[in-house]
Amino acid sequence: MAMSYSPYSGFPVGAAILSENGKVFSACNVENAAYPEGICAEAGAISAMVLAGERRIKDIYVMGNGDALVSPCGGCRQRIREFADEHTQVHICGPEGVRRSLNINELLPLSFGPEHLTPPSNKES
Ligand SMILES: O=c1ccn([C@H]2C[C@H](O)[C@@H](CO)O2)c(=O)[nH]1
Ligand SMILES: [Zn+2]
Repeated sequence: MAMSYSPYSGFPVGAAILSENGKVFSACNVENAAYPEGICAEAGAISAMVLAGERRIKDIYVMGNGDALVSPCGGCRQRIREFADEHTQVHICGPEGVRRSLNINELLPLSFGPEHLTPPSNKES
């Protein structure tokens, strides 16, 4: 969160993933003068995880400032869903620590995921 580039919103966010293999991948939101091109902290952390060859999120921590819960946006809920399973926990944090923890069904009910696509699955590529 301290490294966030968020001059337009003034809303720094940090995300950290603990993968199934015990590695940590972190990222921050990176905004852009062309506003829609900004990327969320969660998206960056997922990209780093995939780049390292990991495919499963054990825990993801999302942190922002202020009193409101910094809950992942709709797009990031779907991105997290792709690499989540029934054990995945999504932790919504403030600077003081975890405020709320959710599983993927709470975060994104009735979701569409890789298993809905007909075989052969493309989830290995
Ligand atoms: O869970 C969230 C919510 C918001 N943002 C970013 C997007 C944008 O840069 C800023 C304000 O929406 O916060 C994230 O990175 N993750
Ligand atoms: Zn997002």
